[in-house]
Amino acid sequence: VSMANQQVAVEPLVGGGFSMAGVRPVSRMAVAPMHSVSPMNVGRFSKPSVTKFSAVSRPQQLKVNVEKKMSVGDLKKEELDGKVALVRCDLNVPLDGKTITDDTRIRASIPTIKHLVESGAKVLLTSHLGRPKDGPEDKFSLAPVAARLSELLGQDVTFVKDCIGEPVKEAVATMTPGSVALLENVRFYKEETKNEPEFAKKLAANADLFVNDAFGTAHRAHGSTEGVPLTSSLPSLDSFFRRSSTTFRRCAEPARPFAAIVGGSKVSSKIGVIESLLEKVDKLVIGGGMVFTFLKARGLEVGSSLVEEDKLELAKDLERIAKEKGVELILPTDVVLADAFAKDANTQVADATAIPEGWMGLDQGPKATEEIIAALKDCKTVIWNGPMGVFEFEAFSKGTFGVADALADLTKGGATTIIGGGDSVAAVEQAGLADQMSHISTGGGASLELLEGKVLPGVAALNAA
Ligand SMILES: Nc1ncnc2c1ncn2[C@@H]1O[C@H](COP(=O)(O)OP(=O)(O)O)[C@@H](O)[C@H]1O
Ligand SMILES: O=C(OP(=O)(O)O)[C@H](O)COP(=O)(O)O
Repeated sequence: VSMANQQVAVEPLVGGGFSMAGVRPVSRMAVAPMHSVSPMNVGRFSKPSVTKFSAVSRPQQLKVNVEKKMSVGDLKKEELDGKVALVRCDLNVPLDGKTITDDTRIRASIPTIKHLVESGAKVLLTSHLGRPKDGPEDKFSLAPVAARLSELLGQDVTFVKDCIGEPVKEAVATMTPGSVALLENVRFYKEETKNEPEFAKKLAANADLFVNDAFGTAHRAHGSTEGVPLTSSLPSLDSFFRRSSTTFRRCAEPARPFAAIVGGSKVSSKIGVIESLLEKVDKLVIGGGMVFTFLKARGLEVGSSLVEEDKLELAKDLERIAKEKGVELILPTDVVLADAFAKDANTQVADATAIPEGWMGLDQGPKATEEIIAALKDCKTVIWNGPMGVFEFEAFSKGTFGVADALADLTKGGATTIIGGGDSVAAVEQAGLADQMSHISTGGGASLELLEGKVLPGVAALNAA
């Protein structure tokens, strides 16, 4: 497999990272309360005296009556009854073909949707799934999510085959109070990621209010996260950002030693966060696809492993900065190699300094897992984003599940453990350990950026609205 092929295989992510046959069975599918998901923070803000979202007087009412960054949970039935609520969810779940392999993000969206349903709103859900490159692609369709939503809500969920235009208008015309419709993948339009104002207006066209429930996508300045609240005149509310922000603010003064584990495959979007993590942490563990950019930056051969060539200099700098700051930067000393990106690939364990040509690293080796567990042992706070390997294939899952076990033990011992990210959460769910972590967040990149101290565009836009 050439490097180019490898990048194609990994980077066009489905559900934040994966789409293939043969994933482990989903261990839990029941609706469980999410630690990180607090759909409403009723009571913190005073109630608006008037909140009628009539088309005519919307902008004035927004300015006068809706407090900045108000939560949808602050709104009462009489304020929502019959209103069309456009809700940006993060329903970017991992799929195996059309089968959802982890429904955490869907479950996380249920409280907000239920609140709206019970308040008599007409609920229009919008989300992305994966990273479609060029228009609609069946493998990125949100249709399977509509079916799962329907099961979890115990009511029909209409699936609308577009996210803007006539199909949405027609669907809204037939909706009754308390009904729910899911719009097709918003990233089927490139205008979404380009954040084109005209597109955001089209998204907002049929709604009376906008709710951002998509914490996992709050770090993206896209049409459905930033564009709608900034460019449409819809009242724009959050659902649980304040609660999530509080959790990550706790990391501003963490109990020490404080460790961060950064792995996964979104190397280019996450490696940048490491510099500011080095300001905060005592130990930094590099895992997953992130490893090989660092190894290559050290001048080592990495075969056909995932590498971001244009981040090699950055990786070198990060190693230097870690040294200067006295941060222990931990890279795996051995790796599990495969001769193809496949669950039945031939495998071998090799020293990280001796990766042969034509082989790719898809997991850390057993020695590395032991060393990482030993390094984490005395930590009082650990934040983890990004699996340590391609855990969806059993042959490359041991590093991820080994670290998950270690974090569960640390939690038992009184440490604070925070897991963020669609696939990282899927991994601890599959390990059956999600309820043994202190905090589970649906956002990976978003939580890292929060930790960095950044204001997320999806949150800032609500503040500005
Ligand atoms: N060495 C590796 N090479 C390629 N992909 C990897 C490697 N290690 C982990 N991955 C993949 O990374 C994906 C998750 O990455 P990412 O989206 O960054 O995490 P999260 O969704 O938790 O934020 C998983 O689907 C996993 O298969
Ligand atoms: O899966 C997501 O982020 P995560 O992998 O950082 O948790 C979000 O749905 C955002 O997706 P994106 O990174 O394709 O913008």
